[in-house]
Formats: sequence, C-alpha cells, structure tokens
Amino acid sequence: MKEKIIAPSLLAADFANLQRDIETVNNSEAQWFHIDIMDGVFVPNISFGMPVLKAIQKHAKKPLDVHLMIVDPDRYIKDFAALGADHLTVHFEACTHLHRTLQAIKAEGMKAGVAINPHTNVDLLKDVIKDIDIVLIMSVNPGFGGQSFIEHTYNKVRRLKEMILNQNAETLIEIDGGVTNKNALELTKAGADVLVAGSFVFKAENQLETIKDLKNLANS
Ligand SMILES: O=C(CO)[C@H](O)[C@H](O)COP(=O)(O)O
Repeated sequence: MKEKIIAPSLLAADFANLQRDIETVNNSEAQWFHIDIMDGVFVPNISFGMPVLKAIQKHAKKPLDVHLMIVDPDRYIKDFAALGADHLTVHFEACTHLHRTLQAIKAEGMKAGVAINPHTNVDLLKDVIKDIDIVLIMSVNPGFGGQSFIEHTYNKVRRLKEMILNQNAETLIEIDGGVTNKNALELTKAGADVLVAGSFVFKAENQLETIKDLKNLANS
C-alpha cells in the first residue's frame, strides 16, 4: 500500500510565528505543506498572497501544495511556479476551460490539482481524470479553517476512487476540511491518499505528536 500523506494547512498556523510553525512541519513526519490562497471573491475570506508564499518557500523543506481559492486562476499560474509551488490546485468551479488550465500548470513543471466544493459531483471529472494529478475534495465549504467535516464526503471519496481505478489513472485523492483523528482512518479506507489538517494540528498542544498519530492512523 502507498504511504498516506499528511499535509498540515498553514492557514491554521500562528502568522506571528510563521517561521516557528514552518519548522515544526519541517521537523515532523508530515510530507507536504498545504497552503491556502484566498481572494475574497471566490470565497468570502482573504488569506495571504505572493509575498507570504515567498517567505514560506524560503524556510519550507517539503513540497508546497498550493490550493487556489481564487477566480481566474490562469492569470497566476506562472507566478506560482516562479514562487516554488510544487502542486497547484485550482477549483473546478472557477475554471471555464479546465483542461487548458491543467495543461498550463503542467507546462510550468507543477503537479496539477482540481478542487471540488461540497456541492460538486465527482462525476463531472470523468472526462479529465487522467489529466489530473490530484483531486482535492473539500469536506467543508471553502474559506475558513476550523469547520465541521461534512459526512457525505466518504461517498464522494468512494465514487472518485472507483472512477480512478476504472480508468487506470494515477490521480491522488486529497481531503481538505475538518480532518481529525475521528475521520482519518475512514477516509483513507474509502480511498483518500492525502489528508490536509489545519486546526487539528496547529491548535494541538503537541503538534509533532499529533501529526505522527494522524499519520499512523491514516496508514493503519
Ligand atoms: O481549505 C481550507 C479552508 O478553505 C483549509 O485548508 C481547511 O479548512 C483546513 O482547515 P481545518 O483543518 O482547520 O478544517
């Protein structure tokens, strides 16, 4: 079995101590950094943009998994590549020409991801699944950390996994929102490969142990 990936979301980090929290992830058993970019238009919140990503990139020693919650993401593909993003995930709901967007991301040397909101049916990805490196299933409505996990997500994971296997694709399934030790195992059993965890990691007293336990659970 492929090792399951834990990606702590820096959205829940202490921004006044961002370098400290980045070092925590560097020293942990997590494999990726998850970075949420929000524009206040696609989602009702603004997180941070290019200058902060540049600062993160200087210290982060693991792949940067960048999740764009923005309208018109095509405008910024080259900028995110230049800033060191390893994976660039755009929202299905924000792309008119999704296939073209995926090609543009790959042309810049990044892995191409597609995020879907809780209301978006996974079947809509059927014709492009082989072009997608990562499908990010939002298990909360995007825009804010600390929300409760939407239980319907398990069904979406199972259906998506079936589609991936049927088409012999190598797409990874990533889950983002409300991930904790209460749902990690059921998610990976359903077919999830990557778990994003923000509040559960950064609000914990012992963050290194929390990441380690979550990873063990996901892989059990
Ligand atoms: O994309 C996001 C919000 O739109 C966050 O990555 C996600 O919500 C993770 O935070 P938490 O684990 O606290 O739910």
